[in-house]
Amino acid sequence: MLNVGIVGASGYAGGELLRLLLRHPHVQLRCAFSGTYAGKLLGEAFPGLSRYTELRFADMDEGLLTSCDVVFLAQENGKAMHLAPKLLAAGCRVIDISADFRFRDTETYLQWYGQPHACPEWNREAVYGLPELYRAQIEKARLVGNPGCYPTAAILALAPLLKANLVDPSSILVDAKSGASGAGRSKFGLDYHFSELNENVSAYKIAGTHRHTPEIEAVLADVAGLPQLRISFTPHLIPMTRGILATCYAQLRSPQTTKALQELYIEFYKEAPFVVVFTDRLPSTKGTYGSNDCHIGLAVDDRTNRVTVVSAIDNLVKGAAGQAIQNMNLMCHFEETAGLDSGGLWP
Ligand SMILES: NC(=O)C1=CN([C@@H]2O[C@H](COP(=O)(O)OP(=O)(O)OC[C@H]3O[C@@H](n4cnc5c(N)ncnc54)[C@H](OP(=O)(O)O)[C@@H]3O)[C@@H](O)[C@H]2O)C=CC1
Ligand SMILES: CC(=O)N[C@@H](CCC(=O)OP(=O)(O)O)C(=O)O
Repeated sequence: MLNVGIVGASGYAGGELLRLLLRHPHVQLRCAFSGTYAGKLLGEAFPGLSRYTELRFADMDEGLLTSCDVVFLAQENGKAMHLAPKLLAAGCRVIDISADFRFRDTETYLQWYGQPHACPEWNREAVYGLPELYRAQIEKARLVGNPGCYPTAAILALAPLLKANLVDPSSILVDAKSGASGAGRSKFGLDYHFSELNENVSAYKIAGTHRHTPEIEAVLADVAGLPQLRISFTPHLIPMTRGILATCYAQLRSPQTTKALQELYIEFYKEAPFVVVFTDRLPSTKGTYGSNDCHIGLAVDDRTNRVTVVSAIDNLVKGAAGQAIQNMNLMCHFEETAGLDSGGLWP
């Protein structure tokens, strides 16, 4: 069995890691660190886990952590880059769910996250943990930067079009909606107050100001083989708990049919166990609720020669913890779907 530890285990991403890892066939959960919940049973933070474990949250113990084979870091941005080098030096494999190891370019990290990168040498070695694009690199990685939630949905929706050079990269718009759990458990503020959030939809950080904009741009540029690419990204907060729906638009370089593009997507994702391309309906968030799946649907508008691609994920599973476990499975040469093969809940 693989010994696994989690830092930041009492947050929403940490809670999903616990839920999924406790039933993973090849994993022994060795330690779960949280300052807020130290000494408490996991079930006190996550009542649904009460029956499955007697483990308690603990205060950080680097000795215990470095004895793990794999460590998941699920804290706020800016923490992992200080801890990861010690874990890597001790021989652990590290999967970071924050943004600390998502950018190969540390200037971009400084610009968007407001602090210099603490370990550029390890950052150079890190692999962007989107298995549908970087499976071969992840299989050999010691350090993985797990993608952001919106980037996962947007990149999976757009990558096949850019790889095949079918769209004008400067025409891409991403309009995405997220449930409130995307903001985390420890974030308090007026926007998350029930009476502000309920029966309300609001856009935020529009016009190139959201941190996920450079992440989406960097990966799509890599897929397209371009030095850089610019998108317009509009995130929205909507009154639900989990889920992201990304509606993406792009101008086609030449006329295409919906059927031809559906076939392109099916071919592109033929080795990707968690991506489902719909040909007879469009995705909605509920179909991916609680699962590691990404559902994709698309249509061509002949009048405008634009294609609209819609993708849906659960932000806490494919957008965070599930994807992190998918990465662990690849790094440890387990079956890619191990511990992750439950379908979404409906309704
Ligand atoms: N939520 C999401 O959909 C996604 C999140 N991420 C990233 O994952 C990382 C963790 O995010 P997320 O789990 O959402 O963040 P949370 O705010 O839910 O938790 C982060 C940490 O906050 C601390 N904390 C403070 N107060 C509380 C409290 N009342 N209850 C529980 N924990 C508390 C905990 O650490 P401690 O107790 O040790 O102080 C916890 O691990 C971030 O870097 C985020 O950007 C990435 C993709 C998606
Ligand atoms: C609804 C909501 O507030 N979502 C968050 C998603 C943040 C996140 O998970 O991003 P990182 O992992 O890159 O920090 C936001 O828009 O900031």
